[in-house]
Amino acid sequence: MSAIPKGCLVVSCQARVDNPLHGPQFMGAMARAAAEGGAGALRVNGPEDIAAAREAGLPIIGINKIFSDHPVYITPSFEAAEAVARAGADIVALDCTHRPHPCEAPEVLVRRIREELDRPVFADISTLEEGIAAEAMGAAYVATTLAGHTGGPVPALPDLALIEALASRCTVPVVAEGRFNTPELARAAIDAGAHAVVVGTMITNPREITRAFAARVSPA
Ligand SMILES: CC(=O)N[C@H](C=O)[C@@H](O)[C@H](O)[C@H](O)COP(=O)(O)O
Repeated sequence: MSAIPKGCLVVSCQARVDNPLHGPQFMGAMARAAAEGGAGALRVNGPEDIAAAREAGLPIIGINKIFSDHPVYITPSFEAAEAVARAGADIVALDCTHRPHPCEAPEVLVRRIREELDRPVFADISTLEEGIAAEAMGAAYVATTLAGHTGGPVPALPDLALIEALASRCTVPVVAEGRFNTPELARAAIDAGAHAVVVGTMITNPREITRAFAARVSPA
């Protein structure tokens, strides 16, 4: 089972159905481009994209986003996790926030993913307390993915203070994820104690990158 190399850039290759780059052909190509560019691992959503990304030859953190009227959508059930593992994910990521979950509770999911799927768990959390709890449940990695995403406006900058706090309290590797939108911010995550840093939008979402340029070039 592949692990996330220490000090590496993880590239998140995701495109929702409304994105012109949605689909395994595009996400497989993104994965190969990320590998050629020096990524050490990938984060990929859904069985089809995960299967396509395997060609890149990097460890894959797999998720399965299931959208409903429930706020928890990142791999919210054992069934969703099983599909990700079957598609070839080396590591399974899921929402480990303290919000009510729509199916199994995170502690049940973490245990079943480890015991029945034989995969390490990557816990997406939003607070220090959730990170500590996820480690106690048996998660192999704790990541700041959901910091700023559990209510209110999403901040512009990443939560470096949370990374520092997690790194000083957790034994498992802490992964920085969410709004690391420049190489300098990604480096700051490693300097703050992160084992690795995940970057998505600013590497693999040309529509959002274009929006950022267009907003500066021709503001409304
Ligand atoms: C909150 C949520 O659903 N985050 C998702 C998790 O898989 C993705 O939409 C993000 O793109 C990913 O976390 C990487 O972050 P950023 O795109 O900011 O580099």
